[in-house]
Amino acid sequence: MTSFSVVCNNGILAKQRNLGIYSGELKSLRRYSDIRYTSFCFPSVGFYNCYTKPQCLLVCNNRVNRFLSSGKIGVPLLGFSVCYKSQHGLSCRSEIRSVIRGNSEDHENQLGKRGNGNLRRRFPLRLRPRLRLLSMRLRRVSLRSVLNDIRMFLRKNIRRVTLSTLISVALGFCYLFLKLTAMPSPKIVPYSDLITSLQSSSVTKVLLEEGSRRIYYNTNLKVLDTQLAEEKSPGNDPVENVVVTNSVENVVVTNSVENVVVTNPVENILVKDPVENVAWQFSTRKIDHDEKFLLSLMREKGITYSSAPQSPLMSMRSILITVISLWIPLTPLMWLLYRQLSAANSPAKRRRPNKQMVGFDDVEGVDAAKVELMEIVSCLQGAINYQKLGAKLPRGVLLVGPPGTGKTLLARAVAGEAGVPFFTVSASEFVELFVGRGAARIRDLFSAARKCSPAIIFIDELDAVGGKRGRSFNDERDQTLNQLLTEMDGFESDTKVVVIAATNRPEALDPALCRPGRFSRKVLVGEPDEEGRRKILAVHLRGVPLEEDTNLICDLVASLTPGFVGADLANIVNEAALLAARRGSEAVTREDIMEAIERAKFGINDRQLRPSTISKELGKLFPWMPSLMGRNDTKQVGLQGPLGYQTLS
Ligand SMILES: Nc1ncnc2c1ncn2[C@@H]1O[C@H](COP(=O)(O)OP(=O)(O)OP(=O)(O)O)[C@@H](O)[C@H]1O
Repeated sequence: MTSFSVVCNNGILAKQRNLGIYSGELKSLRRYSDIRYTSFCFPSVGFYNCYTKPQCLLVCNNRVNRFLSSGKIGVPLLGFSVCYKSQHGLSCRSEIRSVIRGNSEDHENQLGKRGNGNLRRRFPLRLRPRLRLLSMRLRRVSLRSVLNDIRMFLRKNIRRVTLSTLISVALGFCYLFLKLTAMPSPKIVPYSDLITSLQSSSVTKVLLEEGSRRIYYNTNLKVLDTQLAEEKSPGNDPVENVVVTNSVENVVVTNSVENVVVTNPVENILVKDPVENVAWQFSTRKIDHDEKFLLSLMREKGITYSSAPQSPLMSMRSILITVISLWIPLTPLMWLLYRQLSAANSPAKRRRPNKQMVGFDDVEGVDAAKVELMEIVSCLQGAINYQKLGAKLPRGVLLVGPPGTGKTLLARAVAGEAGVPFFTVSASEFVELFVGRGAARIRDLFSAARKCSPAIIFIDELDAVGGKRGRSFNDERDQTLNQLLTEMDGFESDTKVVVIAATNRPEALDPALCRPGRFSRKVLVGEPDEEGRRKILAVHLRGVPLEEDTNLICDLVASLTPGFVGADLANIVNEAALLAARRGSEAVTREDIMEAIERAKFGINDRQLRPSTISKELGKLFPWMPSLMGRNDTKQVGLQGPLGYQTLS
């Protein structure tokens, strides 16, 4: 009988209406430990829990039953039966009795019928939306789209699919081979057992395996396989079933030398030699320096003994097993190594000439830096004949400046204007787990650039790898830096490869990097002035529909954003466009721009301007203000006086 839950309504409603509790039923239930029963106050958690149990009997009064059948409950009744005590005295005892008798299946059918016969209702509530979603998706799925998806997947992952198929096929073959060549292994016994058997003349044949210390032997004592014994007579002690037969009297040997078929008159069991297709009963390991004694004993007892190499099949089997058992733990390690060392992972391979071209027109507010870099572009294009005067192309240009001032953008503009392959890499990508990998990547990068010469290599955040050497115990980083230094020295004078690097912390760089011949040209990319900001804003407002004149907006924003860099201004324009889109507007208004500036300055949730923020902003606008504000702040905070003395108040 299956376990069955009974939920009984004996709650407030029943008490209030004095309708009585089904104490009789509950008492009878208590006698059966298999039945779980609980009571509930309708509607309650206990009642709703009933939905999650497919086998649940709800015992309730007539009023509750009417309420449930009216459908007001809001959730469909699923998988439980409602039986009630009606005015005509119908009891649910019969329901419970049928359950107790084990008619659970019939009962379930009844439950199904009473619950409107809807099979879907058998699922728990929390599963239903998921099932509905799944069925909707399944309905939408067509065979053609599935085939298309599979084809796309195969096309995308052809290498992986081929590799995994090959591995699976190889493993399948291995399994098949092992299965087909499997032989019943002989029982491994101690060496002393062999000697005892020899002395008692019960050994019939011995085989000494060449190249190993294994000895196989058969005896005329018929030791049945425990399993076999159990199969033959289940429940009996296998030891008692061991039939000992005398080889001379009871065993019929059909072919004693080549095809030893020992027929036991009682059991009719065939025993075969592994080397000559015979299974051996026992195997043991030879003990060193005991061969003489063993051989003399065998000769003395007149026992047939021979030596043979391991069969090629068995050698292959053991090799295969060794290889597989070795490779299983090694595979994850090899995979990790492959990922680390794979050439496909190297930045040199991944970097390709950037398709999204940026020109010098897209970079504004950093005119001095632009002029410097334009000169390099002219050199790369051959517009300036620097070689005529014996000059060399600068090997490295270091862009230095605060974050967001457009260093990366400038480098991209150089690539776009020069029209040469551009290899961009972040210096942190050279930081590797294995010593020497970072250096190898640098080597790969430079050799790839040399092959596509003239080319530009851009290394972003150079300080990640170009920090001063000997300051830490990170050997890998020092090696990577050494390689970078070597590569920059190694350019031939006619190799047109220019390395542009960007950093926010030039002071942290190793001096060797900045010496003439390497990053000899330092270009400062500083914060733009008002005119610069205006130009940058004009660049970013190019594709943005504005309600007012662009120049007017640019002037306004530029005057309100001192200290802002290019990235900040790009962000303001983007925020304003997003705000306008949120309103559903077709164009960006002045209000959107002002709100975007406010957000950029004070943060999105900081609508209540704090005095410190206001004073900071006012200080930027009116330089003479901070001293004034500082005095006020001091009074408020009461920590330090204007001359630096600490006040006690
Ligand atoms: N001078 C500029 N002219 C036009 N846009 C700019 C300028 N400076 C920055 N920007 C905008 O800011 C974005 C970020 O700039 P970029 O990545 O070049 O800054 P960065 O100086 O390299 O910063 P970091 O030092 O943090 O890497 C650019 O994609 C661009 O949209």
